[in-house]
Formats: sequence, C-alpha cells, structure tokens
Amino acid sequence: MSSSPALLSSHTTSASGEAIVLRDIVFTWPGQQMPALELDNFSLRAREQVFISGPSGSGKSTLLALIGGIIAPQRGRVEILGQALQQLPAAQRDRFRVDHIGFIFQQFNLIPYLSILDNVLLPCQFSAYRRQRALQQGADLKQAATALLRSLDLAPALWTRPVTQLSIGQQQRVAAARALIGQPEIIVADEPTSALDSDRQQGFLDLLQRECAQSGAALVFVSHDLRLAQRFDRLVALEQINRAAHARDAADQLEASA
Ligand SMILES: Nc1ncnc2c1ncn2[C@@H]1O[C@H](COP(=O)(O)OP(=O)(O)OP(=O)(O)O)[C@@H](O)[C@H]1O
Repeated sequence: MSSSPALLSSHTTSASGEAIVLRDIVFTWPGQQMPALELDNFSLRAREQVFISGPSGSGKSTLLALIGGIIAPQRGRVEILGQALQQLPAAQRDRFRVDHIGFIFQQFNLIPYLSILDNVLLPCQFSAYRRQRALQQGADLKQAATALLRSLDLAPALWTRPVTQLSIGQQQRVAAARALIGQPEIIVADEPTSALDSDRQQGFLDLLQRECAQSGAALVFVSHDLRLAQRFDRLVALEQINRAAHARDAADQLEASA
C-alpha cells in the first residue's frame, strides 16, 4: 500500500534532466513472432509536453505500457526519472508507477461505486509519496482534491454526484484530477480526447497542459488527431521511429501481393 522510504526520496529527473529514456528497445508480445516495438531511442525531458501520433497498430499502447513498467522489453533499457525499471522487482515497479506517473485512459477507468472525491484520491490510497505531495498542496487530502477539481472546472455542485451521472467531458476531467493529484512527475494520456468534439478537446487540453506546466509534470499525450499536435513542444510520429512497424508493413504488403 505505501511507498518504501527509499522510494519516497525525490525522483525528479535523471542526472541528464530527462524524465523518460528508452534505449535500444525490442518488445514482442507473448505468442507473437514479430516485435511490436523496436526503438533505438525515445526520450522526454522533465516538464516537456510531447504529442505521440501513429496509425492503429503502430505501437502507441505498447510504448505507454513500457513507460509504465506494465510490460518489460526483451531487450533494451527503460529509465524513468533516472531509475532503470528492469532493476526493480515487479511489486516495486508497480509502486514506482503509482508514485511517479499519472495515467489518463481513453475510457477514463473511473470506479463507479466511489464518489468523485474518492476517485480523485485513489492514487493517494496506494502511494505514500503521492499522499505526502498532495498534503503539501492542501490542509488535508480533501482540500487538495477539491482544489484540483475546481481548477479543472468541476463545480462543487457536482462533487457529490455518482460518477455515472457525469457527462463524458466531466468524467474526463475527474480522470485528469486523479492523474494529477500528488503531483506525479509524468502524466501519460492515452487518447483522452477521442470522445469529445473539437471545442471540448481544446478546452480539455487547455486545462491539462496548464496543470502539467504548473505542477512541473512532463506530459506524454497520445492521439490520432494531428490537429492537436501544434500545441505541444514536440511531435513524435511513432510509425517513423518504430522499426517494427516498418517491418510489419513490409510483411503485410508481401502477403497481400503473394
Ligand atoms: N496484448 C497483446 N498481445 C499480442 N499482440 C498485441 C497485444 N497488444 C498489442 N499487440 C500487437 O502489437 C502491435 C502494436 O499494438 P498497439 O496496441 O501498441 O498499437 P496502437 O498504436 O496503440 O494501436 P491503436 O491505435 O489501434 O490502439 C499490433 O500489431 C498489435 O496487434
């Protein structure tokens, strides 16, 4: 449930100032013959906001799972805030993830039987590091959560509603508050705007990018929608850097022409 003292020490960046470093990665899903991801180099500086694009199957979710330490590469190195993930046993890797990375998923993954406040505070239940950092932002955890909800434009009248009675846009902002609580150094957002119309996408990104900038978090934002890319420090087209995607395309073309 709680972080070990060693992991409570600050892990803000690596010595080189990078929040995420992936080197010489090869990852193949179990039962598959060809790798899903082959990357020479992918890195993200502290506080940097990066947009990751790529067609379906180009490896976006695989990349995010590697960054979160949910899967481990067969070859290569994943370093988060200077910590090599392969050096951590699985349980410590899980704890490291909840301490330092806030995730926003496409489906939000809110827990329907918990109140909005309890949904937001969930990471603080699992991470003493996040709990401590949240307490630095408010007199108590509730105040830290309500401050975030307010800054994400969720009015107090909504806080007592079941999450199932919120609009998609409101649920998404609750999911963002849950990712941001306790100021994790990295926010990973996987297609969080795909269910919204264009105006709401922009509005959500305004809030998310502002909160990340304020808390000093680096942001990894995955989307198909290239119109959003110009708002970011950098665009990474995954199909261009993932050699496995090239190899798979070539194999598909060969099969189609046979
Ligand atoms: N759990 C899994 N088991 C086996 N193969 C998988 C698994 N997850 C993904 N793959 C394969 O790995 C490759 C990359 O998939 P991934 O889901 O990372 O792509 P993506 O860019 O996120 O796609 P999408 O935009 O459709 O979500 C694909 O060929 C996919 O079929």
